[in-house]
Amino acid sequence: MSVSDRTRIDGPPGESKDKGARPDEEGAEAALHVTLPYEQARRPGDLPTVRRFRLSVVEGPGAGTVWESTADTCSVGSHPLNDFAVEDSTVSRFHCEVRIGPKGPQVKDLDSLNGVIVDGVQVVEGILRSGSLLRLGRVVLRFDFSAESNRLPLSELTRFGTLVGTSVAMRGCFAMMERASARDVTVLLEGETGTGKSQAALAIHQAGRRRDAAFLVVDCGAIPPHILESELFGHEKGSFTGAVSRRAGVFEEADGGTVFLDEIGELPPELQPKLLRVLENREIRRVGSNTYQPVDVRLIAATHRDLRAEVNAGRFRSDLFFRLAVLRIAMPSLRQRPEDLPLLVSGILESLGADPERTGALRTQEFLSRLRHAAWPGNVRELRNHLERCLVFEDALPLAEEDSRPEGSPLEVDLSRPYAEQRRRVVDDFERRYLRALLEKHQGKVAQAAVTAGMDRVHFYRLLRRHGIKP
Ligand SMILES: Nc1ncnc2c1ncn2[C@@H]1O[C@H](COP(=O)(O)OP(=O)(O)OP(=O)(O)O)[C@@H](O)[C@H]1O
Repeated sequence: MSVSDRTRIDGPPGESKDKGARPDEEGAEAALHVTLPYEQARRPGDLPTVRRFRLSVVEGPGAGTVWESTADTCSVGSHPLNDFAVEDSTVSRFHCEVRIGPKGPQVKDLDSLNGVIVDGVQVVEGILRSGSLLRLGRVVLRFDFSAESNRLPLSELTRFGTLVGTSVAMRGCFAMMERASARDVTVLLEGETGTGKSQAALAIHQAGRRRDAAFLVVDCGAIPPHILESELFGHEKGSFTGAVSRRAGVFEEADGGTVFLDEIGELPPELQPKLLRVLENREIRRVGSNTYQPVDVRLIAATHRDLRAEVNAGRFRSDLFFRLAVLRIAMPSLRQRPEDLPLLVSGILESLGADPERTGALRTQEFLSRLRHAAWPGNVRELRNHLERCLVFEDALPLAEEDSRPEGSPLEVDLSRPYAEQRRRVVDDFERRYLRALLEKHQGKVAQAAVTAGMDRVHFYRLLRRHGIKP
């Protein structure tokens, strides 16, 4: 186990330290009218509101029940943890989510068994209008806007730990992170790769009462299952081949502090009840021991998956999800907050020690505008990697530069550039192409791809992250 998979960070905090159904323009416009576009809600003093909406059961069990929104989203399903719990066996535990976004009201199927049918059309993601009918199994819901609006809870902050952002999406997260820091609750951070989940976890720890104790990280996706149990809970001497001495797990080691479980969606089924026990009883049992011992830790978990869909598919225990999701924070993708780009770019350039005099090309409106229109599947990490490459060449490199060279074409040798720079560029280019092709071959299955590459999974994951590639 290498140090970076189990990172100890002690001490006080540093300061800076859609496949759509029928789109309905009237409905979308009406929602947007009161949902301040992100651009206009930049200033910390702004209080954006979002149009309130109602979901009424018009057919099936519970007909006549009406639910009214208090925020901009509503999850619907048969599990009590949903905003709107609809008890029926044909409704999945977490069936769908209705959200008022910048494009108006939308519904997203959470990989439910019976799907979501909007006005007669099955959708994965679909736009709604006032009066839309949503069929979830036997139950039919009607979506309607109310006359009133809900105020979105936004933080006054535009920075939390190392994370920055002035967008509504990011300040909404900061508001949740402030709440998470003020109390000792378990937090579930959700979001695509590179959206700042790890940094958010650290910032929550550093802003809370446990800040002077340890912050330990375990990446559940990068550690083989048989080692993971001992990593989390420790083991007794002789409990398995190779257990030459007694060892404490992270829950013991982080006593008084925080354990951050990254990629919790990869936690093997056999370990899920053991983690549940930690959350319910605050006690652990070392591998090979017969006795439980109490632990005093705060748990923060993160995942790039939608755990609700994992629960629906039976891969993740619903009771564990219930315990983990006491406070859920959805970290927005870069695509959802392009207005944060200038701030992110200047912050990243500064953190990389860029000399403003030699990096004028990376601060022009034209360059920023190109970045705003890029897809950024690897989010801020990918942005950072790109800026790092631009810094090496002191130039605003084209975005898909690494993909523009046709496969098999001869490598360009530029004798005006230093050897180390060019070598790195070629190696980076090779690594990205190799990883993408290998993942495609294995349909995104990291474990299989790592075997083919002859690499251990931890190293493979690290490479993927370095290049901002999502499995
Ligand atoms: N809002 C933000 N402001 C500044 N930097 C950010 C922000 N979001 C992410 N970053 C930077 O992007 C990089 C990736 O962040 P982080 O590792 O926290 O992402 P992640 O969501 O945990 O990714 P993964 O799921 O792949 O582990 C880090 O360098 C981090 O500092």
